[in-house]
Amino acid sequence: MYGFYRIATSVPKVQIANPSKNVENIIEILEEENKNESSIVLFPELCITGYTAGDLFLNQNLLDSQNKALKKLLQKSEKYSLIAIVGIVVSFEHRLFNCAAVIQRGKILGIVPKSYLPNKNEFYEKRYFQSGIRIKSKTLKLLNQEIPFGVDLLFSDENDITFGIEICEDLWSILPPSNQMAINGANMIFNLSASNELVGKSSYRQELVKTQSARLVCAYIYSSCGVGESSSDTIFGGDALICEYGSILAKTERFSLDNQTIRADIDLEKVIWLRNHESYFGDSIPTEVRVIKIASAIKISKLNRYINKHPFVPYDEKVKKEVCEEITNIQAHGLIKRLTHINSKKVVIGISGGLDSTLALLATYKAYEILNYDFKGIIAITMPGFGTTSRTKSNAIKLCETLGVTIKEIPISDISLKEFEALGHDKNIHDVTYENVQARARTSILMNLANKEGAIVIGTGDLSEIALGWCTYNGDHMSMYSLNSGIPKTLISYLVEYFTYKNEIKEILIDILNTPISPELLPHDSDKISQETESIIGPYELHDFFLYHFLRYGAKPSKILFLADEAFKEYSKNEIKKWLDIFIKRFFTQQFKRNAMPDGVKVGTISLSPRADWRMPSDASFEEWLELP
Ligand SMILES: Nc1ncnc2c1ncn2[C@@H]1O[C@H](COP(=O)(O)OP(=O)(O)OC[C@H]2O[C@@H]([n+]3cccc(C(=O)O)c3)[C@H](O)[C@@H]2O)[C@@H](O)[C@H]1O
Ligand SMILES: Nc1ncnc2c1ncn2[C@@H]1O[C@H](COP(=O)(O)OP(=O)(O)OP(=O)(O)O)[C@@H](O)[C@H]1O
Ligand SMILES: NC(=O)CC[C@H](N)C(=O)O
Repeated sequence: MYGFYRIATSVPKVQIANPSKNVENIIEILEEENKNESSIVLFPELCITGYTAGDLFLNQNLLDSQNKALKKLLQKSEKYSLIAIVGIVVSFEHRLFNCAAVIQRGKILGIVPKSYLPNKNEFYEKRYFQSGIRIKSKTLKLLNQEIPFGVDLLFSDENDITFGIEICEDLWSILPPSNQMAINGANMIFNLSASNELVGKSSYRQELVKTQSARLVCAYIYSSCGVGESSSDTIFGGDALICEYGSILAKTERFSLDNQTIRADIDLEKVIWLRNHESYFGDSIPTEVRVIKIASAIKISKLNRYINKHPFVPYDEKVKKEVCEEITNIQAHGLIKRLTHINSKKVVIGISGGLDSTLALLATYKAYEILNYDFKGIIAITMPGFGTTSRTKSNAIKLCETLGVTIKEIPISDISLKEFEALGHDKNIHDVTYENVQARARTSILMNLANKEGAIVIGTGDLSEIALGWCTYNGDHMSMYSLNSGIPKTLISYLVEYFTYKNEIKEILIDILNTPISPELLPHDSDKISQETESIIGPYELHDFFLYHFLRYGAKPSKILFLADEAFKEYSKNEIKKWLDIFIKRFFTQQFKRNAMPDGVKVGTISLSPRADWRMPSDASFEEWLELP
């Protein structure tokens, strides 16, 4: 389903040195996961014998009973295509190895040995095991099966899945084997662990797994043994987690007395696309591997994954201050560089009482604060036209007065009427000419005033407007330096809301936030906004969602539609489709505006600057993007 695969990781209740009991339990978990439509289930290191069996590893009986139990597991697994990855001890060329076995449909498809054996403090693995770091291109015989054995194994189905395996300490080493596995094509890494609990260790471990999934651009699935393994001085908590490209999708509650299995729907299509676009991947050199074929993964019937409606907005309220300060700092420092470079202490900015110009003003104000410049150097212009309402105008004036910047009023109605006359345009025809004459009149005033004052014009257009081309070419589209061009509308609102912490402007900002978004270019009755942007081009929250998945993950429109339908219960699929259609058409046809964009600050991973992130021909066709189910 759109490149999603359900993967599980389990922390079973383990009885030390009791393989038959442990396998019984593993079989129950597999039954359950088969019903849950999981494709692969990971278990911890040495989960059949128990990791802490100590010198019992040196007794023949433990190995025999492990293999007997393993045989039972193989028999039971015959009926499903679900894969189990379990930890076993293997005897090869008269040496013992700590290994992972990959089991599917009654067969062991491959066995991967551990490379790095911890042998310090509470760990004593070299007393029993040998490192498998040099084992490549080997096969071993176990339970009458000839099984590929080595650290050179990857497992792949005919679709998106290719996985590799490492074992506990491998990840903590200088060169985790998963690095090369990823370079060789593994997009999922499984780690079977026995990692004990020490104060602070769990957060380090989670950080390690998360970071590895980000660096390797993969899914990283981890399972460490639970409390049943605790013995003498060493306590295990059962930390298991599933990460994808730096995010934790699921994790266990540690110290459970019961079996714990978690699962997540991993987006491998996204991971694969991200790799195609990661230049360091291209520069990394693959090595020889043996790729073992696995039967196709189970198809999931319904996605079970949280899809964030507002991907540009942080969902953790605790980070709000930090994120907002960071963004406005980046904006302010872009402007600081430009002002100090041209040796000017003046800017001109059109203030409408809308969200965009409000944020641009606040970011400019911050730059002036940092530079210790006189705030009067910020020349704010209100330019009422045919559609301006007293609400937006008075908010604009109050905001500027409270901040103590210079404020001027230059109406544009007469100028626009003169231009209609010169053009031979009937002022009663409220078409695109009627709208754009006003938008361009404003820009002309701002630019000319900048010349007069020795200032630059601050651009206010945001990333969502730039994506949709919702601006007037060479009107509000143009400026000398653009402050919001890297910030989508959903984030603009979030930032303006953040600034309500400043008591003196709180009430004004709240009213700006509650004003419908509008270009105010069309005349109104009784001082009420007549042109609501979102009822014309669609809700910005949807457009930002489309933009994010389209650019960040290169998602196809059909997948964007599917994800939006999952995320937004408040819109019908048909509504989403209608707005997605508009998004695609506008995104393609409006590239000519982006190709002539002024310099502007990049603040997030997504930008549409033609000099940096997005280089698309203005003449590309969109038809191939419109085939929505
Ligand atoms: N591929 C291409 N390459 C080069 N030029 C191309 C072109 N496609 C059209 N054009 C030309 O560009 C013109 C279309 O662009 P443009 O003149 O900008 O006009 P257009 O995009 O049609 O109109 C601007 C729209 O933006 C809205 N707006 C304006 C200002 C502020 C806001 C806001 O809410 O923030 C919204 C306004 O309501 C209106 O719907 C065409 O008439 C044609 O001359
Ligand atoms: N009445 C006005 N007075 C001064 N400048 C204006 C006026 N209307 C528009 N502008 C300028 O044109 C820009 C684009 O107008 P638009 O209405 O899209 O922006 P906004 O009102 O700031 O934000 P939003 O689009 O979020 O409502 C504004 O940011 C502002 O710089
Ligand atoms: N089993 C292991 O390899 C444990 C070693 C590892 N550093 C840990 O504590 O997680």
